[in-house]
Amino acid sequence: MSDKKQFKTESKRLLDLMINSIYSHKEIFLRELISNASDASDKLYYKALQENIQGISREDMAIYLKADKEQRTLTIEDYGIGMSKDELDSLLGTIAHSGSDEFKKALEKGVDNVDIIGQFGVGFYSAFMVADKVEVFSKKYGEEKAYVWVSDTSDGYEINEASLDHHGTMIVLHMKPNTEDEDYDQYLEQYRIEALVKKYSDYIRYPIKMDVTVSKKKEGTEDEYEDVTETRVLNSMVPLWKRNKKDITKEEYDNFYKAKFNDFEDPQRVMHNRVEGNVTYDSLLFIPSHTPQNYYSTDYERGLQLYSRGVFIMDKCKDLVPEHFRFVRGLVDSEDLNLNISREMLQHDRSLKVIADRIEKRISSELEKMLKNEREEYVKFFDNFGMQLKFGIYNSYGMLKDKLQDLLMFYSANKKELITLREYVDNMAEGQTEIYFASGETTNKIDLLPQVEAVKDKGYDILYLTDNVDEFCLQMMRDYDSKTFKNVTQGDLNIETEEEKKNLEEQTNDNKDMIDAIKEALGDKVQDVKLTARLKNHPVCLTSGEGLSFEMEKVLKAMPDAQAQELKAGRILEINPNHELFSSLKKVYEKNHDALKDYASILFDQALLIEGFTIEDPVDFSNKITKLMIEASK
Ligand SMILES: Nc1ncnc2c1ncn2[C@@H]1O[C@H](COP(=O)(O)OP(=O)(O)OP(=O)(O)O)[C@@H](O)[C@H]1O
Repeated sequence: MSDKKQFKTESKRLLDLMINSIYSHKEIFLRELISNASDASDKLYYKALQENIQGISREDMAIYLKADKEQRTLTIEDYGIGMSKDELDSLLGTIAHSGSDEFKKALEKGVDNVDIIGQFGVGFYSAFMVADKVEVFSKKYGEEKAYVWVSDTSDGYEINEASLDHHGTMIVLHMKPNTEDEDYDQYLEQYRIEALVKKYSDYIRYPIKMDVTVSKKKEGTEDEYEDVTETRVLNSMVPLWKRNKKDITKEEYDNFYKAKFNDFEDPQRVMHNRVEGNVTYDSLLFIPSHTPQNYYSTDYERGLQLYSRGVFIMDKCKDLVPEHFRFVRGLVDSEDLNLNISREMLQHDRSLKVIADRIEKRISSELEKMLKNEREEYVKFFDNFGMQLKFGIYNSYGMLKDKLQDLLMFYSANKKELITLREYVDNMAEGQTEIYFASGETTNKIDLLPQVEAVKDKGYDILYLTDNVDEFCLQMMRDYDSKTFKNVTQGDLNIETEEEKKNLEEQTNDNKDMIDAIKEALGDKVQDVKLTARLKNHPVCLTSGEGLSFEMEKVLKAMPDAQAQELKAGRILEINPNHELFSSLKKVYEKNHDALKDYASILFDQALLIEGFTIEDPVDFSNKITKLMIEASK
């Protein structure tokens, strides 16, 4: 009974890439297939434990490798859970590996093939980098019949009934012929296979066995040798996390991380700990050195792998790592957890809570240490994941403030680099009582804001906020070290000297009629019009009253929530009485009250543009400017 099928479109594209691959690390195919065999064995072992099935032991579940130079085949055989006919079809006919969503996006974008293989690890399909025909014999545990899935082209595959004398899977790779550039024979060499297993799969917890031929002294002879075949276990089987830290090289950690978590870059940080006490566990945690493509989307799932006494229990166990550290990848292996535990029960497990608590502390202290001793590294980390920490404070309505506030960094106008809030406060000028900040799209744009100038001039540093979440995060924090946060484009700054204040008051009184006229001309576009000491070289600016700021208004406008879009910050037009333009305004007002209306409208629109808002009627704005230009030349 034969069944011919076509690959799904994406799988076909991926296979085409594999078949024509020029990727230089083709050797990873073996790691991928062994890892699948180990996963399948885990699944059966776990099932046996849960369902109390007798007669299944780890030793019986070895993974066998066999190279046949004559046939040019390499076989990988496991005694795992196996696949039914339907599973062979659905699992091997489509891209199924863990990074699949990101991966499909990359395929759509047409990223070149080397990138794809390197970035995502391609699971089962990597076999097609070295083989031109792949046969997968499989018998599902508990079923009678075995089937073989076979494909030698990206066009399609067949599934036929077959015979296999045990449950599990046997993959037969028919190696490609050698080419000028590629030597595929190497993967049939015993020493090469041994080396690859050592390099990539040493920690696999099932014995990886291979018959090897060794030359041995003939018994009873002095110098006669004969070739003897013996079965050798190629891997040490000790999981990396169970080994002594000081015996593990950076390369081993890096390789383990990349293979296990499908990353193409080494991790930025490795945290490996054995904890003994009330609860005993080993944890191996990694901070990635880049933000995963889907990190800030809903597809990204947080969580650590959970093992109990070396037996895999579950992937992405959410309860082990808090949301604000969701970037951490890794695993926990504890003797104190029940193997039969379900996801639901885990949430209430006391040991798990203790472990989760310790893990959170471990990550915090690693970050604190990095910030203190390796500033550059920390800045790199913060660029990747700092936003997560800010979200942590915001999403918890400030409850995580104490835990996270000293890990935050913001751009300092004075230092022109990221600084912590502690550093800001420690360097506050004499008499300064608040922490100043300004928000905008980029630090360069913020630096050009008219409101920033006078604050800097007083010798006060300003934090420039460029992430959408920033202001919301500060709002939740309210203060740092009892110093409140103050937006320099909002409300009264109270940074004027007594003399400046007096001057301003006098000027306001002297020009009250004109200011009222401007206010009247602008109508309900503004909440208020006033003279200001906030500006130095700029004629006007816009500030908002207390409450919602301009940046918050922009963030809310971009949200899907219709109610949020309605929210608007109050607009206050502030005019610099010491600017030459102010004298011009006065002259215009004296000559012709009506002409002032156009000036008011232009000034308001200018102030809007400076704040990064769009203006209501750009044509009217342009007409008014044109009119002014023509008049100026008369
Ligand atoms: N030896 C095997 N025994 C049983 N099932 C297998 C075996 N090899 C592959 N499979 C099944 O085929 C699916 C697809 O394998 P593939 O290697 O493409 O991706 P994956 O293993 O799910 O992902 P990743 O390797 O990225 O974690 C697996 O999820 C598994 O269900």
